[in-house]
Formats: sequence, structure tokens, C-alpha cells
Amino acid sequence: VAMAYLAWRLAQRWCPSSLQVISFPVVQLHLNRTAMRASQKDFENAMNQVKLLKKDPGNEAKLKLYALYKQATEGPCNMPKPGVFDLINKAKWDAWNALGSLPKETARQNYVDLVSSLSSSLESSSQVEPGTDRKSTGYETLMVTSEDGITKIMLNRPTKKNALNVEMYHEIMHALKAASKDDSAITVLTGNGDYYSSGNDLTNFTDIPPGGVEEKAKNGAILLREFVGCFIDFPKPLIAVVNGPAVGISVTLLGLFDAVYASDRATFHTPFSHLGQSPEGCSSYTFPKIMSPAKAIEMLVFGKKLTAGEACAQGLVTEVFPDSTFQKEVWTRLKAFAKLPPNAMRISKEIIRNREKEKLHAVNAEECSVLQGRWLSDECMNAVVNFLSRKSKL
Ligand SMILES: CCCCC/C=C/CC(=O)SCCNC(=O)CCNC(=O)[C@H](O)C(C)(C)COP(=O)(O)OP(=O)(O)OC[C@H]1O[C@@H](n2cnc3c(N)ncnc32)[C@H](O)[C@@H]1OP(=O)(O)O
Repeated sequence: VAMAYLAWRLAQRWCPSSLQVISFPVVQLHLNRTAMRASQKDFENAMNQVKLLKKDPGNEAKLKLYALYKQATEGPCNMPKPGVFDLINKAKWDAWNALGSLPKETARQNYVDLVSSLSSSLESSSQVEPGTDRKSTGYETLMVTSEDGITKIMLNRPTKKNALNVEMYHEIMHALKAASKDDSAITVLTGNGDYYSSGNDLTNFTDIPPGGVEEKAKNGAILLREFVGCFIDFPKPLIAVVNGPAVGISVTLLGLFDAVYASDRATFHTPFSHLGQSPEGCSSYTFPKIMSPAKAIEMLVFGKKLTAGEACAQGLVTEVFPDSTFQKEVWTRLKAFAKLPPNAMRISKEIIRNREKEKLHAVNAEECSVLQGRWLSDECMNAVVNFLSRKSKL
């Protein structure tokens, strides 16, 4: 990661061009310009532009930058393949190797185009003042819209089953803070594509800072605590529209929502023990209250996956709809809710939820502290490596 970061820092100058689609692996760059070639000067100037980025572009982008930089300066990858447990170097090697025999000039141009694309997207979002509403295009991992009195926050990494990467955690917090202040009456969280969310992005574990895994775990716990805190404190009715399967933290958080509407295609799965981890999202407190301690233990400790019907019977889901009519029925209902007097809804929520808030924050803090320890355990490390190896990522 340090190398990828270095490569990112050495990246090329921002060069306005017309990059249309970038898909991973990096070799798949579809550009609508034909004869354009980045000069050495463009290459050097890009470094200055990249230094001006105020936001980390994320691991995937850094790997792309690393691979293109290596290809542009050294040509095709001829390094020996790192071992399966050497996660970071393996990820970098994979990204570089995936470029095959891409010519150096093309790699250089693709590099410039990628920096250009990152510059525009990251700069545009970082220019927005915290707390102000951002247009949907200001987010990398979400689609946020506001209409008919409803702010809709849609998780938007469908090709990754809406796994929550670090950027998405930050963006959700930003979107929730903005929604709490905008003029909408209710806020909805949903997923784009066939999944609601596959939970924490397991590649989050591969981006190790200079302080090592301990620092990584500590930072993760701080981020998680702040993230869950936003749900605990959210002042307006918060509704989950669970469009498909939900895993991990996307399930546990449901205990902090005010209503949960689910498609009959949705499932609810918290494989924490399988991952060597422990419950979060205040579920160690909310789930036993919602569904009885024994049922909560089946889910949170033994990883039992519930159907939407079962989750509804146990009180986690408010109502289940046939998938064929799910969107139509749910949004009709939500639009009607959003016409109710917003202050009355806010005050009623407050009186129902407020007496639990202090307890929820204490539970959140304890869960994060326990998880911080779990992330350093062999059980957790092995489970993450298994997932990433299974997917031939690392
Ligand atoms: C700040 C830190 C806070 C941490 C908070 C902690 C939270 C705890 C949790 O959330 S635990 C839950 C973690 N999630 C999982 O264990 C799910 C892992 N994913 C899967 O088991 C499967 O991917 C699946 C069942 C969700 C979907 O399987 P399917 O076969 O239908 O699809 P693919 O596996 O091919 O997935 C498509 C691509 O999406 C990538 N992906 C899916 N989920 C994750 C994930 N959680 N993390 C990272 N990547 C994920 C998958 O790798 C595929 O990518 P690819 O196309 O590039 O191969």
C-alpha cells in the first residue's frame, strides 16, 4: 500500500480529457479519444495535481494508479508473484500483471486520464461544505436524491454487492448529516442492484497504514463508532428499503431504523463468528430486545441466515412485500408518510427513542472496542484471507 500510495503521489498531472469509462482490471480502459498521447511533461505535471487532491481516492484507484505507473515506466510485469499471504504485494502484482502487454505509451495516457478523472470527482466533492446538501454526483459510492419530502440514500456499488468501503462509511455519514438538516420529512436507505448490502468491504482489511495492523484496527474502531453514532442520533424517521440480501453491518444497523420494509427476495445474515468477529451496530443490545436473546444468538453468534418472512416474524423487519411489486408498494407508502407533519414525526421519534440513546452510545463504544481486538485475531485474519483468496483477489 505504501508503494501504491507512493505511485499515486507520483501520479501524473491533471489533464482534462475525455475518459468515458474505467473498469477494473485497469487494462479495460475505454477512451473516446483516439490519437491523444500524454507527454512526459503531462506525466510530471500530474504529480503536482495529484498532490492537490484533498481526498484519498481509495484502494482500487490507488492500485490502478500503481499498475499504470509501473507499466508506463517499466513495461509489463515480470516480477515473481508474491505469496498468497503477502496480501498487499499480491494485490499490487495482480493489478500490474493484469495490464499484460499494454504499451508503455497507452499506460501513460491511461494514467493521465485516470488522474484527470480522479481530480474532477474528488475535487468536486471536497469543495462542498460539511452539512450542506450534496448533489448525487458529489458522491462516489452513493446516489442521494431528495424529492417528495423523502431523502433517499442509495448504496451504489452494485458490482461489489454494495459492500461498505471506507469511503462509503464517510459518505453515508455525510449524507445522514445533510439529510438531518434538509427539508425532507423522512430519510430512506436502500441499495442499488440485486443486493441491499454485503456488509463491510473485506478489502478494507488490506489497506494497512504505516503504524501497522494495530493502527488499522484502532482507526477502524474510531470510524465504526462515529458511523454507528450517526444512526443512533439521526433525528428524523429513518427507513430501510431492503431490496435484496443484507449481510453483516447492513443487518445489525436495522435495529436502529424506525421501519424496515423488505422484498421477499431479501435475506438477513450476520456471519460474525465465521469471520472471527463480533456484533456491531448496537445489535448486541437491540437484537435480543427485538427478537429475544435466544433468537439473537442464533443470528449473531451462530450466523443463522433469516428469510425476509422469518426476519419479519421476529420483529426485525416491519413488513415484507413480493419482489414484483416491492418498489411500487413501498414508495407509494413512503410518499404518504412523507406528507405527514414533519415536526410531529420528529418529536414523536424523539420521545420514543431518546431514553435509549445514552445506552446505545455506551453499547456502541463497547462493541467497537471488542471488535478492535477481534480484527487483530488470527481467526479474523484467516477468514478475511480465505474470502479474498476464494475470490482470487489476493
Ligand atoms: C470501519 C470498519 C467497520 C467494520 C464493520 C464490520 C462489519 C462486519 C460485517 O459487515 S461482516 C460481513 C462482511 N461481509 C461478508 O462476509 C460478505 C462477503 N461476500 C460474500 O460472501 C459474497 O460476495 C456474497 C454472498 C455477498 C455474494 O456472493 P455472489 O457469489 O453472489 O457474488 P460475488 O461473491 O461474486 O460478489 C460480487 C463481487 O462483489 C465482491 N464482494 C461482495 N461482497 C464483498 C465484501 N463484503 N467485501 C468485498 N468485496 C465483496 C466480490 O468480491 C465480487 O467482486 P469481484 O467481482 O471483483 O470478484
